[in-house]
Amino acid sequence: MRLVAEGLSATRGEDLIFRDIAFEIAGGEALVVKGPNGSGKSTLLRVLAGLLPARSGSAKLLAAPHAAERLSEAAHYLGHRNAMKRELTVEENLSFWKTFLGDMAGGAGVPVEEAVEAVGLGGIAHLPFGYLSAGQQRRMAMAKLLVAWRPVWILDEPTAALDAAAEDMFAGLVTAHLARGGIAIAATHQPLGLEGVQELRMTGFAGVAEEVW
Ligand SMILES: Nc1ncnc2c1ncn2[C@@H]1O[C@H](COP(=O)(O)OP(=O)(O)OP(=O)(O)O)[C@@H](O)[C@H]1O
Repeated sequence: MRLVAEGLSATRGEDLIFRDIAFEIAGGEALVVKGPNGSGKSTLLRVLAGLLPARSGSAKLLAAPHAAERLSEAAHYLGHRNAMKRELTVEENLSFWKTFLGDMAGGAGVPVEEAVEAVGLGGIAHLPFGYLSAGQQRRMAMAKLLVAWRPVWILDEPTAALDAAAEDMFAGLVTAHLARGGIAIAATHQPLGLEGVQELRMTGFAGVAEEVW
């Protein structure tokens, strides 16, 4: 499996955010997207996740062991928000996502209880999501990555609000995902504790109007 991005560009309103982004990631590899605030990291991830259209270029998953026609179908997207219902418990939220997302060919998600244990929330799975601390909520969003198999993880500032122990835990989850042949793409200002990752540095075109490019 390879994820190949070529000539990607994106605009927001009138502004060009980035252009000519290209990279190639094989199964088992990770790409870390770096750059200053506003340089387009989140925009790039949203394009890859299919949440924003690319202005030009493409990102495709090649030779994947499943029939996903689009990269977005083969990807988990963890954005700044955690995509959980505040009034449902940890277990209820994760059970919903497990059923809703289902697995893709080539892998299987773990049971909800196992995912909850893996992110260290075992004792509080009965609590409503809204009761959890910011770090606990983020841990729970990571459990969502585990309950349904997707070969590609797209992660926007995944370790924001996490303590050092949770950062280590998350590095372990990503390492295990890569060991299963998965791909991870993460925008972050913090080191993720992963070894041998590719780096993509965004520079940004703040204030550059579309007409001039
Ligand atoms: N909905 C929007 N409409 C117009 N411009 C937007 C919109 N969202 C983001 N932008 C602009 O796109 C540019 C890139 O933003 P983006 O969030 O991708 O940057 P980033 O590198 O992820 O930043 P940070 O490190 O602060 O998270 C910024 O100049 C931002 O103001």
